[in-house]
Amino acid sequence: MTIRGDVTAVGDGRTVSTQYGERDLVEVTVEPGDAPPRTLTLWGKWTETADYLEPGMELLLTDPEEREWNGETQYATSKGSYVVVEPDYLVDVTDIREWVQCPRQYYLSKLSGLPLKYPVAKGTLVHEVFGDLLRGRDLEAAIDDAVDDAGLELGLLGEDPESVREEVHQHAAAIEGWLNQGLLTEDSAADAASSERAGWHVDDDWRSEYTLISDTFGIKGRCDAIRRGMPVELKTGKNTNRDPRFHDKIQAACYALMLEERGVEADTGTLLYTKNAAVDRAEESGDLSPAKEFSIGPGLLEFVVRSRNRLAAMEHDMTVPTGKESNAKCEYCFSQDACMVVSGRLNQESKAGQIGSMLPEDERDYFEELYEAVEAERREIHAEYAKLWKQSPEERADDDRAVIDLDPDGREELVDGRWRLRARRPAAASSKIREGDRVLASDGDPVHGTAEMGRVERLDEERVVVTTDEPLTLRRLDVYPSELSVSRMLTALHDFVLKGDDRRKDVLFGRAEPSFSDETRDVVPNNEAQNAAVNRALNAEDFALIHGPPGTGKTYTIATLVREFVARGERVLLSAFTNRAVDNALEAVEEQGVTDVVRVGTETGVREDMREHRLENAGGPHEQADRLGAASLVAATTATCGSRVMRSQSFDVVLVDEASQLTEPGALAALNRGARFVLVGDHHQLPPVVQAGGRLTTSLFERLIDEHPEAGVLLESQYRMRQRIQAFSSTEFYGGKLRPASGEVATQSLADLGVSTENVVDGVGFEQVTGTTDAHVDPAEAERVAEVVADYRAAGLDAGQIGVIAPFRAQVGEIGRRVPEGVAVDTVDRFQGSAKEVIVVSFVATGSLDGPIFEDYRRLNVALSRAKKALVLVGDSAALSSDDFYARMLNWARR
Ligand SMILES: Nc1ncnc2c1ncn2[C@@H]1O[C@H](COP(=O)(O)OP(=O)(O)OP(=O)(O)O)[C@@H](O)[C@H]1O
Repeated sequence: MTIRGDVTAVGDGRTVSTQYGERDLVEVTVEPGDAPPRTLTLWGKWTETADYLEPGMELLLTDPEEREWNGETQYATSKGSYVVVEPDYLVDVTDIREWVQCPRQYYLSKLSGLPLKYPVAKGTLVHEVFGDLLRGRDLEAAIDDAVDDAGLELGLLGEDPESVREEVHQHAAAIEGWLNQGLLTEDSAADAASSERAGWHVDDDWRSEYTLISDTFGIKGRCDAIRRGMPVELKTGKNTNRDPRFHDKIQAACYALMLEERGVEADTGTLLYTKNAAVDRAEESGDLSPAKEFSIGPGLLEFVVRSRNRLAAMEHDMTVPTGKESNAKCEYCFSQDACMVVSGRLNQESKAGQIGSMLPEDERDYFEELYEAVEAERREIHAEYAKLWKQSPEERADDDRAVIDLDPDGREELVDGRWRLRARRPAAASSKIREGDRVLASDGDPVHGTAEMGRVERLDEERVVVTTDEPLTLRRLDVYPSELSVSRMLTALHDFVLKGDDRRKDVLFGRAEPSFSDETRDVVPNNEAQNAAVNRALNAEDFALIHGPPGTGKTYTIATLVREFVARGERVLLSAFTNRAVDNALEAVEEQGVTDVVRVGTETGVREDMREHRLENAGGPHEQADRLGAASLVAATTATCGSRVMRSQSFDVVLVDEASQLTEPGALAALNRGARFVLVGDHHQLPPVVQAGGRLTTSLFERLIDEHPEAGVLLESQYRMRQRIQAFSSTEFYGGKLRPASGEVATQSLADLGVSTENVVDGVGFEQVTGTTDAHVDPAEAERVAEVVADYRAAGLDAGQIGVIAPFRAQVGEIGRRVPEGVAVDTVDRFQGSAKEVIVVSFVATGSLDGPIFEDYRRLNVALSRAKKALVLVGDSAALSSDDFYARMLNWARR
């Protein structure tokens, strides 16, 4: 039994005499939600937890001792109990390890990310080879692949691939030696039985990289290997003591805890210090065997949970650790200087002390405000993880978060040792999961069964194909958001506030005005506003902003700018939030004749026709590093701009497309790389996508346009919509300034396409449907939309020339089933940046209108500005006209 609830009161600690002697206790009251409040008595070491427990935190108690007293049931910690603080906050095993080593180190790593250093690169390499060896791969092939994958990092670090190979060989020798030793021992029946319970087969004596998630302990992680039910962790350092290091034991103990939860008696942990095999025996003494075993007892497991609790409580309060929480030993620490500088500049309490001058108050406030906003966003991701166990599979499927009830349909091992898993879908349903996404693939129970991260190769109405590192029986896919983009936001914030250029900070903190030189050239002769924007950007000594309403040639302007900067001999970084936007901009840049291009991104992320620009084509490590360092134009997403590799690069100027969709720290990740920057966007279209709301919803673009209007230029002429279509958007969002770029654009008609306009709307029209439901879907309206689409098809339009936009995914699904293949049906978010000859907008008629259907008028602006020649709105006018904005829209559409 477990008790779980929100803490409402925490009593004072006291000591009482019991039959076992003097014992400490604290009473805590929790409200389980569906049951009356309960008082829990925490005994002994668990009283420590009460020190940082606060009302509002969630608490979980396993295996409580129950007793009746005065007609009331009382609960207390028993011998086998664990107390877990904020169990929904999934703490990563590596974070617990770091926290135990030093809480301040945990915080600093979170801020500054992993550095581009050889030991880090080597660690990744050896881990990859280890996994491959366990999967039975040939050693040479495994090393070759791993060194190839790390090529660019090795090149940037100036490492010679041959000597790296040599070194990895020595580490691999330790692994192989120990592996062989392991394989000689007989399986015991008990081990076999417990392995079966954990969900892998006994023949799999080994399992590498096992993903574990615990909804009881609030821990997630990926164990390097499991050997007969026991956790094995690989360390590329050396350790000549007989015992593993304490914080390394912690890591293995975390996995043991999660294995025990699954009924596996994991009472022994193994740490494999692979560098021991490379140590010269003549020079070093001590225990040089790489494998160190240790026994995992209840005391250690409880310590792990208490440390995790402390970390989770700190994250709950968003406080900064001081290093005193687990008695860090600063005098031996490599990070001591960095630690003292950070605490000095941000005025934080730190066990190591402070050095350096404190940052001005407004910078510290800014740092704190954004830090909290980013961490709030992280909590939203954790809340998303918690839905894995809080929602039933059916609820998750209904919520578009999972594809369930798959029928496994074979699997094959790929040449690189990974797996391709296939399954059939019994019934097609809508879901957020798309081809190319990273998902959690599982045997049906991602939390208590077997689960692995995978990439969706194919997902259609009938079939699912996923690639994973390890095989499993594929029965379910779940959305599993990554913390990477949040982590990168934090690093970007750190790089800007703590390491940023002084002039940049003066301008962005309002202590100096952005400056411009005043040379003017005729760069874009046919478009006055674009020409002004290009000149503003070329003259900017700090930054420039280009505000481009729909279809005004934002991408064209960026491409022109890139050409001009490159011609001036400057090194340019081109970035945007999504890979799609980066490749789009790059395509326009190529049309401008710029050819010296490097595209940084993963193979699957980069569009096929842009892959030729990937560094992997440049040759070996040194060639790749040289190519990156010498390219006049580098293009990458903003998240990639925050990677170890990109943080080693600097540029004269950074250009960011779709900048109004970026959070401020998201934009900083790119801007930190260059001396000047140009942001291109439109704050009247989609804002940044954030879950937690608050400070992150305002983009840097919007803030700067507001604070420094003189740094921006509005592109006024649009190349997309006929006059009648653009009118509403122009009046409502752009002060009436938007106009068609030419008479041809203004007067375009469906007749230009050679189709008959007799039975269809040519221009703007409204179709009345009667709203009956309050849900996010209206089948009757979907039917009407399908009829409108059929009319356009009958008039002679191709399916590919028609698009349908609906506010909710459920309605998208409803319409998608009713229209011919080739008609694009999607939500607004997927439509930003694209256009169609004809657009039909489904408002999902409801009897009443509680709030704007498209959440935000900016979304509607996007929906209404995708059509070139014809736009049909389908909705319930009675409901729509109850809102002033929609009422004006109706007037315009019905004119
Ligand atoms: N100065 C120009 N001369 C000729 N054609 C132009 C010019 N500027 C833009 N265009 C054309 O107008 C079209 C729209 O331009 P572009 O795709 O750059 O717009 P955008 O503002 O990025 O659009 P969106 O609002 O969808 O992001 C393109 O076909 C582009 O080639």
